[in-house]
Amino acid sequence: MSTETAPPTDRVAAPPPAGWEEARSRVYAVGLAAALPVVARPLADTDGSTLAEPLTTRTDLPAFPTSSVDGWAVRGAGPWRVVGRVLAGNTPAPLTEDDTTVEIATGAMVPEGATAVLRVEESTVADGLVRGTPRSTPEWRQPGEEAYADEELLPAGTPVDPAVIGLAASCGHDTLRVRRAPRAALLVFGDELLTAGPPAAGRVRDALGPAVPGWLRRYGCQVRAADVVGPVADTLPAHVAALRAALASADLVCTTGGTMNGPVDHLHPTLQALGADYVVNTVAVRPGFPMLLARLVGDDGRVRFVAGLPGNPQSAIVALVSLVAPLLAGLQGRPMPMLPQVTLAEAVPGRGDHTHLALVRVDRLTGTAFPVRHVGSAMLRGLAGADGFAVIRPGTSAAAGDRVPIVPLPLLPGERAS
Ligand SMILES: Nc1nc2c(c(=O)[nH]1)N[C@H]1C(S)=C(S)[C@@H](COP(=O)(O)OP(=O)(O)OC[C@H]3O[C@@H](n4cnc5c(N)ncnc54)[C@H](O)[C@@H]3O)O[C@H]1N2
Ligand code: MOO
Repeated sequence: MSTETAPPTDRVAAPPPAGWEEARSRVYAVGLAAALPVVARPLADTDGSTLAEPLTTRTDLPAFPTSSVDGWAVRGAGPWRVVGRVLAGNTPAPLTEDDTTVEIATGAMVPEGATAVLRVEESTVADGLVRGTPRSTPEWRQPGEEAYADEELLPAGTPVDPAVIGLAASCGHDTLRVRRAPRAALLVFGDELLTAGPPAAGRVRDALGPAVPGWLRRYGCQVRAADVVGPVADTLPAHVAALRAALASADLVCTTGGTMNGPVDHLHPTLQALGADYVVNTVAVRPGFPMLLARLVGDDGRVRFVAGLPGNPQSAIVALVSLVAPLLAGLQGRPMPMLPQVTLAEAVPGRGDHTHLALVRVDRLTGTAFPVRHVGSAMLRGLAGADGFAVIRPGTSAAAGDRVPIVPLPLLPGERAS
């Protein structure tokens, strides 16, 4: 943080760092234990939420025998006498006599008694009689072909996307019971930060205030512009006031910088002042070691979280993918995010007894991961060309050809043309 004269603070023994995998499991578990409340939402308002209970269908799908073509619903061998017409949306009278037919539209209910549906383009009509040979494969969909009434189609914890919304509508749902999207806020700490213009004279541009909200939104959070605050002045009272205000409406407050125990690093004293408990306080990972997650229980009993992202910009993103992603999965009642495997194109050194998260670009066709350059913890150039971080476990180094897990960045389709 910036230079400032202040009396030395009492030093306390630092707790041992959590192992990286242990830290992830721990934050997921506390998130799940504090899962967001369940609400009933109109279907059109559920995009981005999470199913709080399994999705079942209210009827057979389809709910009635449905013609899949435009043509003739016929009874018997034909030729057939036309006795009526049925359009989609109507309930037809039964075909009671052989060699009779009704004209039928795609999506219309097939009348009881019909033995086949003949396509219009494979039929002729003359003298009031329809002639043709129906195909041997059925031209209508049977009730229950897609699903039977009350069948479970998706489990609780499924993220709701447009495909899920469409399915729920076709099953007859008007509302869904879901967990709402988490609300997140961001506090940027650091008197040295500029919010406009080029870095100079000992001051750097705030690279996290503009970037972290976009990452949080890609993890499914709501982040209002008013909930991005900073730079917050480098004093303890300013930090306490800013964090207290942010916690009033957010489920998760991310902070950047000030995670160390230097004289103007105020995050730890701020958490103490607000009575927070540490879930994780430092993680044996490089970069990103000083990351933390703390938990606060409000007077209303509501649980809120503070994720302390280190000030070095790449380290802040390491903390997002390491701690914030599993926490948000738990809060939403989703499963723990799985880490896909990639094949390394080059060797990646280990970092002793720490996990090494190494930025890589992934060739999606082959699943090959290429380490990128410019990956110092103060740099963002490597991150801007990467798809995620290869995980090199403590006490190991990876050779070219090794299969390793990757923690993906939450990129949207089309955001990397690799
Ligand atoms: N004595 C020790 N010092 C440090 C250690 C250590 O173990 N012992 N660890 C280093 C590591 S690792 C990291 S990471 C940083 C984390 O420090 P803080 O979280 O307290 O961050 P700051 O001191 O506020 O800033 C560090 C660095 O990052 C720049 N910064 C901060 N915020 C932003 C931002 N929003 N945009 C761009 N750059 C930012 C800041 O100017 C500093 O250069 O501590 C090490 N020190
Ligand atoms: O963990 Mo610090 O992240 O190396 O710069």
